Amino acid sequence: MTELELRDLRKTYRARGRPAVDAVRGIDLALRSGELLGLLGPSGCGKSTTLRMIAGLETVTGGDILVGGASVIERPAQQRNIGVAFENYALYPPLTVAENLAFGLRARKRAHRGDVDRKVKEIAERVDLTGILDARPAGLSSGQKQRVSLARALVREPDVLLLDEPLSHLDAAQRDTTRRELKRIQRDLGHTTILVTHDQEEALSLADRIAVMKDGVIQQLGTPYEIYDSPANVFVADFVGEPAINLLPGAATDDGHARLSASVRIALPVPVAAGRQVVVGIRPEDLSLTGEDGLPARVVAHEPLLESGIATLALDGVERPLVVLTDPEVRLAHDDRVHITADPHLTHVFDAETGDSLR
Ligand SMILES: Nc1ncnc2c1ncn2[C@@H]1O[C@H](COP(=O)(O)OP(=O)(O)OP(=O)(O)O)[C@@H](O)[C@H]1O
Repeated sequence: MTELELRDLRKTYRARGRPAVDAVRGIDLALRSGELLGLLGPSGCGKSTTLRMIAGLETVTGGDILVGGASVIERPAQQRNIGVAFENYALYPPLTVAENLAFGLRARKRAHRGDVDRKVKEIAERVDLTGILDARPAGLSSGQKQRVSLARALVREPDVLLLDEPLSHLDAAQRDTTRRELKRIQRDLGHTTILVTHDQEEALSLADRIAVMKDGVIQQLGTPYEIYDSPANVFVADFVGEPAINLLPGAATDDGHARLSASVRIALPVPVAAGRQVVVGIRPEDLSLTGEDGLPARVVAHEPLLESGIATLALDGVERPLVVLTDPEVRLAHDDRVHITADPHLTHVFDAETGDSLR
């Protein structure tokens, strides 16, 4: 299989009478053969532009794209052998599922009818489309359309597979099943794959590594665990994790704490110069309710849910409410008094000005 490398890849959109938009501002990425990389970031961060440049659907302003060690930026899309499954499926409505799958193969080279039919059948079995090969796109469910779109990308036996928000139109149940199928198919076939998504759960569960992107720049590249456990900056910490991490501004003290208010101090995981303005990050699941020890807090609200509850607490003199995950059996009422503790090993600390992690 094939490696994919992006070197200082850039895209500036220029339209007459409008300010230039630097959509992608120097991306470096090297995917190992067979790796699934999740490109994760909020709307407008440049994910789709990156994907479109790799596919050859968008020109490149600067940098290079290498597939199997060879630059492809001078090659038109149809000569790159890159399979793309789009968010909007991009299926041809008048054609049946089988014809949609065969279309790309026939268009690309003068393939023998028998070969085309065999490949369509093979991929249809793998992606579980055998029963609907004669149906037309209009009669399919979102999940089926998504699978046809994936199958059409795969049938060409691409060197690189690009998936643009592949689960976005599915309901929760379909998403779980399709996610598992997608992972299995990608593993079985071993394609080097980039999956573009704004959905952190999708990226965390599917990807070998994740690149978190903001404003056209990669903020952090790492395994899902690295991204979650050691976020490089406030943006990554805040973007990944549900419910979101608690981010509390404070000032470092000379005895290894951050002072959040006149009466609230939290132990820091690393030494920080006294007086430095910091942001302390604690994930809701890393806070625990304790008997009489720990920081006193007042319950603002508590949502008991099936697997765990979500408590919103107020700390004395601290403006931002604190979100804590509670055990399923816990019941709290408005204005209850509780105590909480945070494990300093699981606490994050960021510079208040740059947002960079100080760990
Ligand atoms: N054809 C275009 N002309 C001008 N600006 C564009 C064009 N396409 C995208 N942009 C701008 O480039 C930036 C990145 O857009 P892009 O679609 O790549 O982001 P994205 O992360 O994929 O977002 P989304 O998830 O909403 O698709 C945005 O500011 C967007 O408005």
